[in-house]
Amino acid sequence: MEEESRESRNTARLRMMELANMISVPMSLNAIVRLNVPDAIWEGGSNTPLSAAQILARVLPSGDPENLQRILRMLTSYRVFQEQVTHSERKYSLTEIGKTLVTDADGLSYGYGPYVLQHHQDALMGAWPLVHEAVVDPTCEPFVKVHGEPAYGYYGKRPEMNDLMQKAMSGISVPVMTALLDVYDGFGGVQRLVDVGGSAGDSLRMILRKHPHVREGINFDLPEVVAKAPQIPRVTHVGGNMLESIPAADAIFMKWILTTWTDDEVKLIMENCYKALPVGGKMIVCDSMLPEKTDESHRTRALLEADIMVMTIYKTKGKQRTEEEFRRLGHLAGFPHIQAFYIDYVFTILEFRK
Ligand SMILES: C[S@@+](CC[C@H](N)C(=O)[O-])C[C@H]1O[C@@H](n2cnc3c(N)ncnc32)[C@H](O)[C@@H]1O
Repeated sequence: MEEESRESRNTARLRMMELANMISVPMSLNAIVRLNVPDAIWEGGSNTPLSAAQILARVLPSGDPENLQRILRMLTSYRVFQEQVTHSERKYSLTEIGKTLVTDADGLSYGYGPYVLQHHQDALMGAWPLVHEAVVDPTCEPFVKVHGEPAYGYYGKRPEMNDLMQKAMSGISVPVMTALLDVYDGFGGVQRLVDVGGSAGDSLRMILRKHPHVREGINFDLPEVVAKAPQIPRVTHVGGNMLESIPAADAIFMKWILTTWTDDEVKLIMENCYKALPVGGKMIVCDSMLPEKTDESHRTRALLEADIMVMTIYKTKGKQRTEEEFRRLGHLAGFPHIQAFYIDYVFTILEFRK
């Protein structure tokens, strides 16, 4: 008994040490993306195991291989890299997790690298020491406390942040949309489709390519965002504010939008969608559904971690929601029919029909 409780106290201290040092994980991910390590190992698909010195030779004119190896070893323990040790030399290749950071692996996307970089820009990092302030004063986001204005407005005034945000969204959206379009077939009969908060328009581009009967796609986002969006056949970019009004369409697609808004704002956005749709028209929400149960799974952790990010950077009372919470808001906005499609570990489709 004594032995057992000594062991559990030991484990507890070890686990707390791991948690307290956790910042090394995302910051090291940030470092390897900045140094272009995943692309250097991948090199057109070879993924040959390389020593830190060999990787360094591919990415920098000079540098410290020992320090790079320290980063690679630590991330190997999180299965970003696979390590081979021969004659005391360590070599690294990319695991499936590491491969998500490769740029343009399938000729379609930027990979998850820009997403890692987007999260760790100075402006966002500055808000993180103030997470507790979201508890003390939920009327103001930690990001706003530091920078004096909301995150999207702040990005909009800085072209390099705006550009990185678009690349980060594309990097996530392209693989998710590929998975979604494989299994979800809810665009039948739609001729005019609006993507609310569509960023650079990647989701629309992919939906329209798969569904030639959709005659017109409207990529609706903030004016400064659509101003930088590329031309896409059959897609019109329209600048505006989803809290004010949404262009009329047969169906509305909305991916990864509602988590950054409060319940009242989500209801308002849904009401604006309702007004923009004909009877029988669909609002197709693609977002994360928070599980009811709190457990230690990767999915639950990824969603709960993203929830704190929303609270810190975007809206103190914006949040990840359960399917039930989304359904309740949809009913309040006037949608009588709601159907769920679980398509991916992170994203679910909720179809609200008017
Ligand atoms: C998390 S991103 C999602 C982008 C895209 N739907 C995707 O899944 O990759 C949220 C998007 O909402 C846009 N947005 C933020 N506030 C908005 C507003 N008031 N009206 C319209 N778009 C807005 C942002 O510019 C951004 O492109």
